[in-house]
Amino acid sequence: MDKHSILVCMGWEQLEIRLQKCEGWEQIEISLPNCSSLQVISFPVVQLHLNRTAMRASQKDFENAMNQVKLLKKDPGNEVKLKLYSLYKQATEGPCNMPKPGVFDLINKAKWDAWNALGSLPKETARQNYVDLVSSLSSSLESSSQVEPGTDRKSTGYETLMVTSEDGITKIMLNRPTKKNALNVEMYHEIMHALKAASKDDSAITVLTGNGDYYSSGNDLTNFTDIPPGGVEEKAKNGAVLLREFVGCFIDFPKPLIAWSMSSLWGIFRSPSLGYSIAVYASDRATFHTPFSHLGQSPEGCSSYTFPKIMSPAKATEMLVFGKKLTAGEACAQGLVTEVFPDSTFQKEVWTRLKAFAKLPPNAMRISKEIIRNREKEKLHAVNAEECSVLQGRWLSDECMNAVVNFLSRKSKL
Ligand SMILES: CCCC/C=C/CC(=O)SCCNC(=O)CCNC(=O)[C@H](O)C(C)(C)COP(=O)(O)OP(=O)(O)OC[C@H]1O[C@@H](n2cnc3c(N)ncnc32)[C@H](O)[C@@H]1OP(=O)(O)O
Repeated sequence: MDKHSILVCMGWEQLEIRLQKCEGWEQIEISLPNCSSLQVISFPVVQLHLNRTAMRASQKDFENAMNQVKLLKKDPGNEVKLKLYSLYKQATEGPCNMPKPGVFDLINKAKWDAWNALGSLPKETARQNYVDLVSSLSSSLESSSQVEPGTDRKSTGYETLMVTSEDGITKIMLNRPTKKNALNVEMYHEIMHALKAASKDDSAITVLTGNGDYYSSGNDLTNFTDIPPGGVEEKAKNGAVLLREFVGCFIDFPKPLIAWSMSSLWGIFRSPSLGYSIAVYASDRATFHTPFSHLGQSPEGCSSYTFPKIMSPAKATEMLVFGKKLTAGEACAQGLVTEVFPDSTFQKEVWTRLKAFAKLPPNAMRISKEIIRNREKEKLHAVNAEECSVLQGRWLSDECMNAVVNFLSRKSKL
């Protein structure tokens, strides 16, 4: 008997179809992701289509899913909310029938784009997709809050990070590779949480890195689109509070902190990673970029203070004011990076060092870091407060708004 297995994407989901060719007759097994039993039907294929139609979500399933959304314990983030919104509208009203909102009406434009992108997707399919999405959200949010007990290696319930602890090293890895590890609001909170937990766990050192080809692309520019009832002023104020708290966590972090960059690092994550780390290791293909002026913004993460000290005022100006991108070699020559390794041996070289550091007496390392940092702590907190207050104003400027709108309209498929 010949056996073949084919994965077929049917627009709304993937079906696994197994063909079994037996003597004199043929049989198809269909495996549906949300259906526990395998369906076994015979040709013709039209029957397959009818069967799939029968599996579509009923109005009741749809209503249940809508109720389930209200019960989600964690905010699923803007992208998912937009997806839910667009599927809901498509399922209830059909193709987008609203006039396109103005370019500055960021939230309604993002909603409109998402709905419009569904084109002529049938209402039933949208309803099914909505139900499937809610079901996957419910299970992923439930399972992600489970912590593996009793092991040395932990991966805790983070949505945007992978945190592991092993051999005295806690590794915090930004984990939104499809978004180049851009920091959405949830990620800011999770990093703060992970740093606080790492400061109290029994590891000796903490490592920060990013999953995928970008360590981080900086602040998630869609953060600017989620405008609260108090308007853009309230948004800017909340952003400044969040940023101040976020950077404050790095300033106060008590253990040796090591940034490990195999790839490009932009904006917000760069300043704290470079300015506050004891050591920064980079692969020779890593680059470092602070396009504050390009985005109508100003330096953050205490970079306006630490960079001129580490580099020189002239070099810091090139980077912070003109947004010059540095290669790993240049960043190392200017003191922002500790050591650069060839990409091919990077992991091995860095792990060798980290494992050796993690064996050093942890209290001695803590105290040494404290004595280096304490003299500067008050100053760093003051600089952080000033930078956040200046940024709060920048976020309300036309220059900043235009830069964000340009980025978002470049990716109008949001
Ligand atoms: C509240 C505190 C605020 C603190 C302020 C901090 C200031 C900063 O952080 S300044 C730095 C801001 N970051 C940027 O300006 C980078 C913007 N991104 C890009 O220019 C490009 O994405 C890239 C050069 C990093 C990568 O380009 P590439 O062509 O390789 O990939 P893309 O197709 O553009 O990206 C893939 C995917 O990821 C999304 N994405 C990437 N970066 C961001 C970001 N910073 N914010 C939001 N989304 C981002 C991109 O839109 C793509 O998504 P889709 O696949 O859904 O289109």
